Amino acid sequence: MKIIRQLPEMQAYAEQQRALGKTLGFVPTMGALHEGHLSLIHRAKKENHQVIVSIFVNPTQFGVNEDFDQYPRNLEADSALAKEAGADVIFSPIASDMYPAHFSTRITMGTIAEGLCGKYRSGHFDGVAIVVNKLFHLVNPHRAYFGQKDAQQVQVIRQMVADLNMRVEIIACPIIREADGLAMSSRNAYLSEKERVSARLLNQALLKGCQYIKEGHENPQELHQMMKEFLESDPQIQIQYIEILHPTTLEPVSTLKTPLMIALAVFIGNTRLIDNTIID
Ligand SMILES: Nc1ncnc2c1ncn2[C@@H]1O[C@H](COP(=O)(O)OP(=O)(O)OP(=O)(O)O)[C@@H](O)[C@H]1O
Ligand SMILES: CC(C)(CO)[C@@H](O)C(=O)[O-]
Ligand code: BAL
Repeated sequence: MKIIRQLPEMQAYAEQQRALGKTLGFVPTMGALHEGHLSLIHRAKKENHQVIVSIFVNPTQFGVNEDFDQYPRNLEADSALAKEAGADVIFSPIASDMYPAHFSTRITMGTIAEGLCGKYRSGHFDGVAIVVNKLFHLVNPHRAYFGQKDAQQVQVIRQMVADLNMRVEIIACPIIREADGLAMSSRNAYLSEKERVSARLLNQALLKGCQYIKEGHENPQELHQMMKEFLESDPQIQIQYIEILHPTTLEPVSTLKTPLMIALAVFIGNTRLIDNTIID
């Protein structure tokens, strides 16, 4: 497995592989790899000749009061995990190469980025869009793999790719969970033991929501209220949002007619966690 840090080297490698007729699968990450990331690498390995995993904690997608400085970084451990999962290249660019002085281009994502996390993390998806756009230009993949855990991110990237006629196939992969149902996330490492116990309620709330819909209830407000009361039963949990939406347009629904997505974001202490489920 190769580790590439220089931007021109990444572009030359991709060009060379393409000239040899190889297909390139790309898994963008911010590192601190866990089974969720590895599932994307495994899938990319099955569907492509070469798998490139980027590790870059992107400053432009963090708000001023967010955890950019604290975000876990361990290139050595990540490289070992990625290699074992089948990565051919780790691309770990340097921030000042990605964003040199006088970097000036911005992307504004519009409606798709306005609700859900976008409402509470102002500018977040514009930052995701600019970095993913740059990474796509550097890696030039045939396919790129994203986790459904970040459901709005998947739709934001699909929108950007469609709007800008980018020639890359976007593949959304299922959420990988811990044994007790908590969605794997690098930020789970911030939780204390007690907070980690509370974090189980996120998935439990989603399961209750699914059950409620399957029982034939029709009112989204009642579903919202039921889930809110369930989560608020734990004083450690502060709800940021619970939304019931169409899974691809992300528009709120007026009845519980499938397909639906229930998405939520909460704080447990200082840790912000998100989760969602789709009911087909
Ligand atoms: N549990 C998971 N199952 C499937 N994919 C996941 C999971 N967790 C993260 N991913 C995906 O891995 C990719 C890289 O995500 P990232 O590096 O931000 O990890 P993360 O664990 O989501 O971190 P964070 O805690 O910052 O949200 C994204 O496409 C993300 O959706
Ligand atoms: C897609 C991504 C790597 C862009 O920085 C990030 O938002 C993430 O890890 O989901
Ligand atoms: N996994 C999404 C990256 C972020 O929360 O900034």
